[in-house]
Amino acid sequence: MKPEEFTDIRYEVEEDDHAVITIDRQERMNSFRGRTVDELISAFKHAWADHRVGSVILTAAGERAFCTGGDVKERAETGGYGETEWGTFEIERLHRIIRDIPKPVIAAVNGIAIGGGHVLHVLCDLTVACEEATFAQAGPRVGSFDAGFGSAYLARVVGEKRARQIWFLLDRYDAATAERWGLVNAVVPRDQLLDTAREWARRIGSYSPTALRFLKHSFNADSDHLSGISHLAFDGLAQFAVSEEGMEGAQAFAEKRQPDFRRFR
Ligand SMILES: CC(C)(COP(=O)(O)OP(=O)(O)OC[C@H]1O[C@@H](n2cnc3c(N)ncnc32)[C@H](O)[C@@H]1OP(=O)(O)O)[C@@H](O)C(=O)NCCC(=O)NCCSC(=O)CCC(=O)c1ccccc1C(=O)O
Repeated sequence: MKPEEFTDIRYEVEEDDHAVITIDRQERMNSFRGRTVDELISAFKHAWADHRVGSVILTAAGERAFCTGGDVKERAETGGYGETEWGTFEIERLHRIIRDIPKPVIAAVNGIAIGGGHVLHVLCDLTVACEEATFAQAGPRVGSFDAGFGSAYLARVVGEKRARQIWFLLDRYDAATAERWGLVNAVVPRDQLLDTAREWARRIGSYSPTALRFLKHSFNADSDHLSGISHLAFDGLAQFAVSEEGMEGAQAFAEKRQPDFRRFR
C-alpha cells in the first residue's frame, strides 16, 4: 500500500532523516481496525526500506488518545475488525515488524495508551510521553488478552508484580508513575513531545546504522522466544474474541454497561 492511500494513519519522512507515523482515527479514539493495522505495517515497511530513514516515531493525532487498542465498537457490531487487504487481522505481524525493523522506534505518547494501544508503545524501543498521558490494559474488561509480548515482555519492562497489577487490576497509571516504573523513558510537557522525539531521532540519525541494527537485534534476541508464545496466544485470542464470553466484553462496552462475566466462571 502506498502512503497516499492511507486513510487511518499518516506517514511522513522528515528532514530526510526519520519517519513519523501518526495514527489518526480520532472519532474512535485512535483505536485500530484491520485496515489501520495493514496501514501501520505498510508504513513500517516503507520506513525499513527507505535509506534516508534512521529511526521511526510512532505517535497519534489529537490530545486525547495515543491508541485505545482494537476498535471495540466494530468488534461488538461485526465480531471482527472489518475488511483487510488479505482478509486476515495482522496485529501479530505489526508487533513483529516494530521489533524486527532494524532501526530504533520511538513512541511519542500524546494521550491514553490502553489495551492493544498500550502494547504498541511497550514494543517500541523508546517511549516519550506528555505529562497528561495515561497507561493501562483493558483486555479482561472487554473480553480480550495479550498473552504474548503484551504481558510477558511487559513483565521484563516493569517487573512481574507490576505487570500482573497492570493486567489484573486494570487501573490507569499517570505518566509520572509510568516513568518511575521504567515504562517510559521520559515525560515532557505536551508542547515538547514531538520535538523531544525528533531530537532523539536526530541524535540516533547521527550514529552508525550498523551498530544500531546489531544492538536492536541483540536486545531482541533475549526475549524473541516470546514469539512462539505470542503465536499460541493469538490463536487462542482469535477464538476467544468471538466466543460468548469474549463478545460479552465488547457488547457491554458498546452498550455502555458493566459486563457480566460471572456466568463464565
Ligand atoms: C479509552 C477510554 C478509557 C476513554 O474513556 P473516556 O475518556 O471516559 O471516554 P469514552 O466516552 O469512554 O470514549 C469516547 C468515545 O470513544 C469511543 N472509544 C473509546 N475507545 C474505543 C475503542 N477502543 N474502540 C472504539 N471506540 C472507542 C467510545 O466508545 C466513545 O464513543 P462515543 O460514541 O462518544 O460514545 C475508554 O473509552 C475505554 O476504556 N475504551 C476501551 C479501551 C479498550 O478496551 N480497548 C481494547 C482493548 S483489547 C485490544 O486492544 C486487543 C485487540 C487485539 O489486539 C486482538 C488481536 C487479535 C485478535 C483479537 C483481538 C481482540 O479482539 O482483542
